[in-house]
Amino acid sequence: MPRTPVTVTVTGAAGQIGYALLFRIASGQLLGPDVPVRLRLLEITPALSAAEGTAMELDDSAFPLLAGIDITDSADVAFDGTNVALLVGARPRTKGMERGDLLEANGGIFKPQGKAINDHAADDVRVLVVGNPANTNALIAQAAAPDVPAERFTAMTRLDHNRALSQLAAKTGVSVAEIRRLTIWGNHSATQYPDVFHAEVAGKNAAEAIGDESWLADEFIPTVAKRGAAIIEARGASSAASAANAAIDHVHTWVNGTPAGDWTSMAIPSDGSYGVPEGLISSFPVTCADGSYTIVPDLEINEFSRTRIDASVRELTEERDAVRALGLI
Ligand SMILES: NC(=O)C1=CN([C@@H]2O[C@H](COP(=O)(O)OP(=O)(O)OC[C@H]3O[C@@H](n4cnc5c(N)ncnc54)[C@H](O)[C@@H]3O)[C@@H](O)[C@H]2O)C=CC1
Ligand SMILES: O=C([O-])CC(=O)C(=O)O
Repeated sequence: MPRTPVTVTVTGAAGQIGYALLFRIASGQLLGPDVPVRLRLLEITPALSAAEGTAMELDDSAFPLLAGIDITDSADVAFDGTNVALLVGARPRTKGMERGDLLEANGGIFKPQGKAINDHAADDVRVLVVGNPANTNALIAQAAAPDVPAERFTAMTRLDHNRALSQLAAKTGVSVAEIRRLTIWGNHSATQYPDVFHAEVAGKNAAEAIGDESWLADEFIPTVAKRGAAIIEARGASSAASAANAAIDHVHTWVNGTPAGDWTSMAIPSDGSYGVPEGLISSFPVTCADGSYTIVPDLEINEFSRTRIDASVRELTEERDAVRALGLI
């Protein structure tokens, strides 16, 4: 018997990440090659026509797994019965805008979307926030959805994780497939901390294989943390296909599990582990199985790592305090 389609909502569907994401979802790469999907595209009213154009192209691709497409500018309609919600659309920072202005503008998007998820989504809804500032936008949406288990709200640090894999592979001359147990801690921002101290490169401890703490501090960490800005500088636009790819990876891993002996990075509501205040949406090393994630327990955190995790968590705390002061959570 054919499976019931899974409803996947994508916000900001007419944007550049949306364009790189939707075709991959429709082809089965998000949930699996045997899972039909129904797409719900949410856009602001002036972008509905562009979303219609993308939907025409999705039709023209004749994806066997695509069970239907709805396009709307209503969050209540977009999240009705949704199983997977990818919150990509966000207000970008524009000239003269302070961080507080950005948080306030995004609060106007993520608070109502969180409420619409609360009121209309399916019981098993899983939410990934991609739109920046992703961790704090996820916190705003989660706070507006008290009836949804908090752990269903996550933010994306998988792009940072993939960037770190790629940099480490290049440095050590191995394939990314031979690297395991990398971690991104903290915020999806320049304060994030890519941690190799528990990672393995072709079965050897990564930090020992590199043997050069100054490369870690002066090259690796800043390259990964500032990669988003470097792409903007080079491309004249922010990462799109790699961000879409990471969103696919994030949800696919969450639903289908991490490989044995490996873990991934997801920004999730903290349970207080590793000194991260409970409730902050911070990136952790996690394993996934049976559609749930678990923070990897009992890792030893050295002084080098502690300072950097604390700095990123401090930034998250400041962002949380700022949105609290604005009445957004
Ligand atoms: N977490 C991560 O690793 C990454 C996050 N990003 C962030 O993803 C976001 C999207 O990036 P792009 O697709 O390149 O931007 P974009 O500007 O091309 O597209 C954003 C789309 O969102 C739509 N939108 C705005 N407000 C909306 C609302 N209330 N409801 C529904 N749609 C709305 C806009 O009309 C636009 O079509 C940005 O915030 C960007 O900074 C980008 C790369 C990586
Ligand atoms: O920096 C940006 O605006 C886009 C982004 O989040 C990234 O590429 O990591």
